[in-house]
Amino acid sequence: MTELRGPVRIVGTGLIGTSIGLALGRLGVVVELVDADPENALMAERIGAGARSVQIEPQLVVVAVPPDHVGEVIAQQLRQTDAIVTDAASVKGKPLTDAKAITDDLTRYVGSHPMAGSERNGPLAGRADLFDGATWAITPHATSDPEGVQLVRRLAEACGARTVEMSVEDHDLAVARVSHLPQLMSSLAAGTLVDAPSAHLELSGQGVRDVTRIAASDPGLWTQIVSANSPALSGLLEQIRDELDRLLVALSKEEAAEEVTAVLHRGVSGAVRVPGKHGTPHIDLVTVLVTIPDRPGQLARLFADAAASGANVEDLRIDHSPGRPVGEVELAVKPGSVDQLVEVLTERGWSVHR
Ligand SMILES: NC(=O)C1=CN([C@@H]2O[C@H](COP(=O)(O)OP(=O)(O)OC[C@H]3O[C@@H](n4cnc5c(N)ncnc54)[C@H](O)[C@@H]3O)[C@@H](O)[C@H]2O)C=CC1
Ligand SMILES: O=C(O)C(=O)Cc1ccc(O)cc1
Repeated sequence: MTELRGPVRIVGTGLIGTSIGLALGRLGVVVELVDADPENALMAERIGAGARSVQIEPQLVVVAVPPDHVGEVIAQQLRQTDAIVTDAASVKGKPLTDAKAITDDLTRYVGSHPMAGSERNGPLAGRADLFDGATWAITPHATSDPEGVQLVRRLAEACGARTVEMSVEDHDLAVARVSHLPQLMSSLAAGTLVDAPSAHLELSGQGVRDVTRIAASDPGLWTQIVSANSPALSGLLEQIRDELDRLLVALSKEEAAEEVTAVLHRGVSGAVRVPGKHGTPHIDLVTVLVTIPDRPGQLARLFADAAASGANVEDLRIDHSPGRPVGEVELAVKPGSVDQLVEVLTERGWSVHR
């Protein structure tokens, strides 16, 4: 059985590399940090993701640099070490093709992709728990060493993720759907706000915040991701274009409501298919809205009271009411716990709305 003993060398100590280092640190695995930008490696070391110099040869190398450079760094690490080499890039076809163009022997290379991240980048955005409960795709190619595949699985598990194995091609189609298209849609929606009057923006609520969160992602990184996965993405964009055309035609005519309803119903059917947290099937959660005074200690008291009701808070949102010294906290719980939660919170003096 292949065990992850370390050391693990991480090349690219930005958001993903630093998070992997921090996660492995929880288990005491020795991590070596390498980055083309010495400031980033130093920063990652300072926040505890590993050490810039490790005297023992790595058992595993994780390449966590932007997609355009992944192939060349994989080939370089295969040449410089006897280690298994994996990468974390958001696309899997391009790194493989680029590495193949440099070296013939890719037996020790196994691609992978943690399906967790954020709109932030750089080592300071790194978090030890980034991958806890996330899915981590492993994408062996035709000549990948099965022991290497095992070792990369151990890496993902050590970072707290659950693994899914799939082909490189299938992976790139899947992420076009669940990651790359949502990124472009978020950017397009956010782009319409650039010239919006501030009076309009003041009406922003949670909906627009949800839809535009990932629009804040690094354009440099995403240009590389989108360009590398353009064939899979183009098909989806054409589908959206056709649906937009149909919607526009309908909106100019009398039968708009029918087409709009069809678009919205299709959306509901698609949204319920997105798995819930920890990769479990989607379950409907019930949200309870609690108004809290904007004072220190109120959130802690609310969580303690929620816990006393026996409800597990599955999700959480906090909003500030403009111009009012209160916050609105939305607690999402399983349907079976909602009555008890509302009863206990009301009893303890909270202003609760369903
Ligand atoms: N940002 C996200 O949410 C996710 C990103 N990924 C993938 O992880 C990889 C890294 O992304 P982030 O950590 O977000 O980027 P980042 O911008 O935070 O970090 C990238 C790091 O790589 C370094 N670097 C660039 N070229 C290098 C080279 N040739 N050799 C050594 N170091 C080099 C940079 O100096 C930087 O420190 C990308 O391939 C991305 O597709 C995967 C999952 C999520
Ligand atoms: O911030 C989010 O919600 C993300 O979905 C982050 C993300 C970005 C790129 C990936 O390849 C995987 C995950």
